[in-house]
Amino acid sequence: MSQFTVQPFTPTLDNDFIFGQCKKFLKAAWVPYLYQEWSRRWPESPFIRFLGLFNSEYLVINSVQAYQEVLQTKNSSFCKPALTRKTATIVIGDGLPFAEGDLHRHRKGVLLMESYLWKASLDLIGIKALGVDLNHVESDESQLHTLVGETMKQSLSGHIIHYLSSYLPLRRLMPIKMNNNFLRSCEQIRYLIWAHVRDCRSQINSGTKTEAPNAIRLMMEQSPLWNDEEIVEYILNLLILGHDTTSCSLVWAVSILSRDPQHQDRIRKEIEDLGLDPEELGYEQIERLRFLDNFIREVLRTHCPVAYVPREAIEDVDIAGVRIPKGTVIHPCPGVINLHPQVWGPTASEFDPDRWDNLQGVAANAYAFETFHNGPRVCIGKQLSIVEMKVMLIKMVTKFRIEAVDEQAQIELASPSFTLRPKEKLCVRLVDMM
Ligand code: HEM
Repeated sequence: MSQFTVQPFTPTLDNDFIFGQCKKFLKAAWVPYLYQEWSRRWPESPFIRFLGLFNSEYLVINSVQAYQEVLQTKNSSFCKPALTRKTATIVIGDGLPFAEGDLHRHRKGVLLMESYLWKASLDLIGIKALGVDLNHVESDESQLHTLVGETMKQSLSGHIIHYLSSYLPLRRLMPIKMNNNFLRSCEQIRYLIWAHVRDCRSQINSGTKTEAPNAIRLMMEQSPLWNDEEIVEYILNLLILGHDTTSCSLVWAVSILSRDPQHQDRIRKEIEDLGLDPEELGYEQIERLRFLDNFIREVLRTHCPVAYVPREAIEDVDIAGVRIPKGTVIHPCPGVINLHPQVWGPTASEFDPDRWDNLQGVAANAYAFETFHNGPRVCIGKQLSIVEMKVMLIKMVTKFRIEAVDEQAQIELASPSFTLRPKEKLCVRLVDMM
């Protein structure tokens, strides 16, 4: 851990002795809101420096240039921090997000081929990744859905233990009910995936063909060097990283539609004007829906479900004119850049889908919209989740008028949470238009 090492002109917060900013993190509704507050205070600085537990030093990225250098041009000077790996892999799987160098390039290549299949198809994640219908939509009894919920939705003490687990294996050292349940859910999710991996392996061995391609089969066929254990971890990556993020984004999209019906009208009109049949839409037709695309981008810009994905400098490196010493942990936080007034102008925090028709200046830079990150580590499910959201919204707005149950009600956030989500279930009224 490096201390007081970054150049002194980088803005530094008033840090508590020992705990740094940790108490504020525990109180914040959503950590990126704190970062956004700091970003508005020092809009010009490429980084904002703060201290965490035991005075460990962190930098929040606060400019498009710094974001681009960390994620792309100087990406090889960074890796995922070992402490993050320790706590994250148990939930999301030890696969692509933590592979580095050639291994990352090779394996991402194989998975990207699969994502083109996803893009071309309109099936949802469970069907394509596992080759089975997980029945998420029609049933509340999907075992996988329940288990994923148990690992992702944790209490405040669960979050604290999770964070401290990067220093000590507290889940195992403290066999209390909460920890036992958490570990059991993580194991059971892997167990369910294992069953599909074994099935797929025996189908391949016996020469049985499957109707539709799926990620497990593709990995086995394309890359014989992957063993089954590794495949389980990669599939877990796809499930966990794809499931919660996309569903949270959809919730915000529906909430915005319910509170501002003009957006629904515009989506319906666009489908009608283009003479499209909502029941017969393929990928190409969906791509022609310009307003829908703008609307979804704006939801993802203003309500990015991911808080931050840390990086650690593996060597001394200059980023946006600031010398970053080896060992410094950087927090790229999409919510900071997505809402930065110097990038998006004075209306940065307003919801305006039409801004996407006329991006000016820095906002037109690909690194101004960081919801899925960019560069070699760009989200592998970006296209899939956008298509998924479009399909769901088309289905909803063409069948129903979506009405808010209480337009004025403030939506309280689940806090703390790994993803940006409401605390309570979102309630809207669906009025059948048929
Ligand atoms: C709204 C939906 C989503 C958001 C906001 C999102 C966001 C992100 C972000 C910010 C990263 C970059 C992490 C980094 O810099 O290391 C990422 C990586 C990743 N995402 Fe997503 N994601 C979404 C949906 C999905 C879906 C649907 C899948 C799977 C089908 C998925 C699988 C992955 C994987 C495997 C990585 C690791 C990529 C790598 O390290 O090369 N994500 N995601």
